[in-house]
Amino acid sequence: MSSSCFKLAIIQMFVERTKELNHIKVKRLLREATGKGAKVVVLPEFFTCRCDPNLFREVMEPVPNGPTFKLLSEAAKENEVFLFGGSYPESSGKPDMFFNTSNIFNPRGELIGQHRKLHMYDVDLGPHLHITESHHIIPGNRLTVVKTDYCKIGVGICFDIQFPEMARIYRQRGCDLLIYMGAMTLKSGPVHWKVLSQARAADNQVYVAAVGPATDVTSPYVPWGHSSVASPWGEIIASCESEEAIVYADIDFDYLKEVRRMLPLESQRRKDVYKTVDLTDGTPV
Ligand SMILES: O=C(O)CCC(=O)C(=O)O
Repeated sequence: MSSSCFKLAIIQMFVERTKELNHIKVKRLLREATGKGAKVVVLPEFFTCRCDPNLFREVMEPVPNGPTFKLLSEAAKENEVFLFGGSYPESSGKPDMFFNTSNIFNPRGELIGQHRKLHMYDVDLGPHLHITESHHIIPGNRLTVVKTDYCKIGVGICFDIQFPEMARIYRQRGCDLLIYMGAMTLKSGPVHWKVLSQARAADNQVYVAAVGPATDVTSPYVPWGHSSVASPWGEIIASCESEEAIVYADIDFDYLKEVRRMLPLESQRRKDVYKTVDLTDGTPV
């Protein structure tokens, strides 16, 4: 593999009943992925317990001192890999409220990024899908760009993928890959998950990885699974269905440059007519 390419692994993990079992599984799957040459590995949203607000309160833990943080840091170091540690409930100091947080580690096991889900899933999708995340989750308030040895990577969690401004700003900040960890519902997942990944990829001419937990029909909230990687041309280049799987994709910067050369969207933007601004630092990017 040339140096303008690296292997990405996304882990669509079936989430077990206890945090301990999930920790054991993460170690095993990470060893498998890095054994096959993955240099950047991504875990899914909510991998420490099944998607259930009652369980979230039980398993939430502090960052950086909690057991999951420690596990991820040690596993990144042991396997010498950039690890996008899915997400898990981070305690906020208030008994019933938490952040949905992704911690990101370099191959030395050091924290190099942290994304707290920005957009709350407060929706009414029908009788059994009335969800009000803002009752138990506190939103983050900033965008997250992580520098790795290979490229800059923009991070989002689940519903964040619905908001194209985030992806646009990530591209403007020089990201070549966007990673969304998300457990979509069985209603929106089949229609939105791949389409939005492909749209974010094609709009911004970046690779997009969309990484969910495997489908568990016994869970109170059934995640859609169907993790995938889209190319800067907007094609799905690797994917799985509902079961536990590790999906590999080559992130090829020569191809990315070629797409941007063929279709020079950046130079054709009407920056005199519109712009996207990150308000967290007020600087147009
Ligand atoms: O878009 C969906 O189907 C699910 C979104 C969600 O659960 C979330 O944002 O955490």
